[in-house]
Amino acid sequence: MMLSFAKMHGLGNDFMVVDGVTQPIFLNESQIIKLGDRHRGVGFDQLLLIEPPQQPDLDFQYRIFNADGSEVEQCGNGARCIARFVRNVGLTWKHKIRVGTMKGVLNLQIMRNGLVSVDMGEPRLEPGDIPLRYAQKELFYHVNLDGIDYQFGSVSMGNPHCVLTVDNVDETDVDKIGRQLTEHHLFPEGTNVGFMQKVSDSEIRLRVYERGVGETQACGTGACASAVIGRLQHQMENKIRVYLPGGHLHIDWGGVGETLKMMGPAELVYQGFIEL
Ligand SMILES: N[C@@H](CCC[C@H](N)C(=O)O)C(=O)O
Repeated sequence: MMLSFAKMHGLGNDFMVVDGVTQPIFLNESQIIKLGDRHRGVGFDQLLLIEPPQQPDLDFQYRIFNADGSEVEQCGNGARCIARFVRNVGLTWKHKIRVGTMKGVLNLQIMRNGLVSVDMGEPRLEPGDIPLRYAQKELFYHVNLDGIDYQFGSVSMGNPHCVLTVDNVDETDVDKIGRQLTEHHLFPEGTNVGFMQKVSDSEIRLRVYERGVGETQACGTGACASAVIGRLQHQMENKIRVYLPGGHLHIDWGGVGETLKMMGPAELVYQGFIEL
């Protein structure tokens, strides 16, 4: 079978985007891993699959698979690419699009300046919602790795995030600490691990070790998580600019009980076909 797809990226976090509305398709884990191979396949951090909506008030269903084949709940950079993709291929002409994901509904809006704004919903801070094995909600959680104590904040943006504040992201061993935390028993479903450096009350530098992938050039939900933790732990402002290796995102969060908005670019690289 020939599968039509688009290669897209959001700040270098790259995706294979598949229209599962006009070409109904089931991809198993080993097919996804093969497609994700950067030498023998298309290569991507995540594969995004668009399917018909499961509720009448939605435009589409949006499914996300990490490069290791695991299906996950949320992807912020991917959500912006989905908004562009469904318009590019003519699945909709709307500028405001509602998509269902494994964990709730996302409202996407293509702005006049070409950027895409996503209402990511309410950040979830209860350990049971993340999920995080801790008896109660804390501002700072603690973990010991190889005899060193680390403190972190944790939040679910639909998917689990653990955020550590560091002095300098360039001097942090993202790979080693990220790998240890993503597989740590404190996180029964694994976690994405963000390393944030506070630059000012409204700016963060961030590197993210993603669950199921490794370090990526950018992580949208990671940027949202760092802004939430930055506001709660470091009293940062509502509007925060997050600088990632691949570029920056604008995050706007009023505080607990409010939904969070993320705005940034989404780019088409090419469209193609691949034999399954
Ligand atoms: N790149 C993403 C997050 C993708 C999912 C993540 N790796 C997970 O396992 O939760 C983003 O832009 O949010």
